[in-house]
Amino acid sequence: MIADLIIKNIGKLATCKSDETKSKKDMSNIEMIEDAYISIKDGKFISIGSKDDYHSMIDEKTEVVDANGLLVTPGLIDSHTHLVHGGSRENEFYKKLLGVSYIDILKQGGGILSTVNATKISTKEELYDKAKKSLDRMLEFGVTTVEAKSGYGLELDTEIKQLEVAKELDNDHPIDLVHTYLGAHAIPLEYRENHDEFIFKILEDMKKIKELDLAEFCDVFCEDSVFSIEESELILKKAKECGYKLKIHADEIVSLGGAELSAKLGCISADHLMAASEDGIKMMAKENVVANILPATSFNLNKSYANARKMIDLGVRVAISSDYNPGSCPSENLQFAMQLGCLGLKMTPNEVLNAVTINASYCIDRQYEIGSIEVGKRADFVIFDSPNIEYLMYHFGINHVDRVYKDGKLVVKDKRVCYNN
Ligand SMILES: N=CN[C@@H](CCC(=O)O)C(=O)O
Ligand SMILES: [Zn+2]
Repeated sequence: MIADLIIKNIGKLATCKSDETKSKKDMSNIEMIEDAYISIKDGKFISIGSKDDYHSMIDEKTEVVDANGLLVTPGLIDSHTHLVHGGSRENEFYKKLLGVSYIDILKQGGGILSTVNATKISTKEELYDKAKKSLDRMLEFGVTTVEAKSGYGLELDTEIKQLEVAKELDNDHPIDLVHTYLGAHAIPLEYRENHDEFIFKILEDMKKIKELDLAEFCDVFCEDSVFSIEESELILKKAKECGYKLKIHADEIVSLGGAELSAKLGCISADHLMAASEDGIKMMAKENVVANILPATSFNLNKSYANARKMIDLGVRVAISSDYNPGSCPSENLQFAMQLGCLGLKMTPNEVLNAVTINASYCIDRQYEIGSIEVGKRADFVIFDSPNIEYLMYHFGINHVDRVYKDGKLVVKDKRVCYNN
């Protein structure tokens, strides 16, 4: 078959190819091909090999690009973000530095609730422009797929506004978006004494959002002073009946039993897990719930890191994401989260790369399309200005990207987006 594009002279090709068992039990392995090439047709990988075995796939139309001996990996996947929102929260930064807790700021009507106000008064255009800027940044860091949650409306119209903006960006921007309804992200002040009434509204809204086909996943912020275990269970059970796949913000601050609940309900992922119990982790392993860990949030909130070593030892599939949001993690930089994967979570560089590629693809139920460099998968990949995987994590705080390709098209060059839209 004649290729549209060949990338030759790849110093190290980390395919992150993995069967189901391997990605759970053996995250430290990465298939590495030295002196490699990849060939692409119609936006998909058609062959992967070494040296210059690609000559039979070239004609005068084939573009041949020299990777100059650099490292190539699958496109990175950011599987937990709060991408679309209004405003920013630097006004709370000093309070935070003085030691006021994340939940106390929320109880005072700040935190998520202040972003809810900012999102309500933002026009769709404003939300679109702001989120597009963030997506460009993510792409420049090597991210080619992003999960994006709603949750800054807490009423139907604004939740729809957020999800519609994410849909438009999915159409217009090279990054692919996966959409999550997070109507249960906080309790508005007027419902503080009447959770049931608010939950009733969420159950109505989730049906309408499903009818409009605006979200594939449903998520809940299950936390002390936010949604209890019982409330989260009710919301997620109803969401499943409506046809959503499930996610849960679990055991972020208090060990409530969110990990256990994720296993009981068959969630695709449970996210945060800084305070998850050992029993909960064991149950997640048994039910194949992906542990989606957000180490840049631990860093920014000055909290402990999730026990990733225990999760890996107990056979849980671990993913890492940025958690980009205006409060607990105002940074789009997934490479920084990867570096914290080593420095904070004590994961090895190989484990971290698997966590943001193949394992992250499981988090968003895209494991058969993306997450590894394999024949038939979408040609999303990154050329890193790096000789090996270790260097990506060791030399922290900078952007290592040289070029990014999405569906076989060059979208970042010289560290800057270069797509046309
Ligand atoms: N913890 C709950 N939700 C977000 C934070 C949202 C915000 O603070 O605006 C998170 O995943 O960290
Ligand atoms: Zn979150």
